[in-house]
Amino acid sequence: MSGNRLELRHLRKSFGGLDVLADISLTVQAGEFVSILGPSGAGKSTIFKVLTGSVQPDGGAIMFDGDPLTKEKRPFAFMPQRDALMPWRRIIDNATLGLEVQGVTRKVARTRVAPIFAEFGLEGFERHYPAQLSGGMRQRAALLRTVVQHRDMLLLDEPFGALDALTRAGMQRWLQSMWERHRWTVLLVTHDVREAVFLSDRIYVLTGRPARVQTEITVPLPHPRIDLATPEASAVEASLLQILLNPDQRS
Ligand SMILES: Nc1ncnc2c1ncn2[C@@H]1O[C@H](COP(=O)(O)OP(=O)(O)OP(=O)(O)O)[C@@H](O)[C@H]1O
Repeated sequence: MSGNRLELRHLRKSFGGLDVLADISLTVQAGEFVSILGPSGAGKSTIFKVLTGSVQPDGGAIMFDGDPLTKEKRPFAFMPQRDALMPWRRIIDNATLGLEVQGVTRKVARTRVAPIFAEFGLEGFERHYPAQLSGGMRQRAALLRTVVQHRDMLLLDEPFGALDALTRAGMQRWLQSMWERHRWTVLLVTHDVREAVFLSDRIYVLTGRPARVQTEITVPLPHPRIDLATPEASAVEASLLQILLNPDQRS
């Protein structure tokens, strides 16, 4: 029995003749915030597609709490790259969507999600439509919809990629504080080095396609991470950039 919540063992995937994942092994422990950092097009989203079952791997194994992941076992709540809110549904009804898919009635789902709107900075916007919210608010609504599903683990695919730099920095701080309060188990995909350093306990750096795990680092910075302009944080960032920009040099 392993102590890992999630363990990927030598995952491989090709699409037609295109090798996308060459060899992906990684672990995530309960309550840990782990990021996958890699160049654009490396195959990061494909890892999530394999985890959520929309893509079948060609080889390797996925273990969850020590057992192979089965079709019946769905421990992940997935938040896609774009906020993917339905424009015709009010924010409260977007927030209930994941629960409704699980079979909860909309009425019951509403009573479950309503009390947490304030924590997500969305109080008073329950009856607004997505287009009436800022980009940051839409992402918070999408995250709310993800966490209320009460799955064992959150998969976040570049959740702030489409936001402007200032909003993104605010959202990273907010996500960090939320994680510290709730200690969700999180696997985040990003190509933003600073974001990975700011949020993660550990980071897996991927090579370009076909993706392999090039390096795994533990971020040696204490929580909460209020300031990223410290020499320690800058040194971690610099070494990650060095690895990403010089993929052939072993670190
Ligand atoms: N269903 C599919 N069929 C064919 N090719 C696919 C499929 N899904 C992904 N690919 C290809 O796999 C490669 C990796 O895509 P993926 O979206 O996983 O990369 P990524 O690292 O998440 O990229 P980005 O950082 O730009 O979002 C791309 O070349 C993409 O075209």
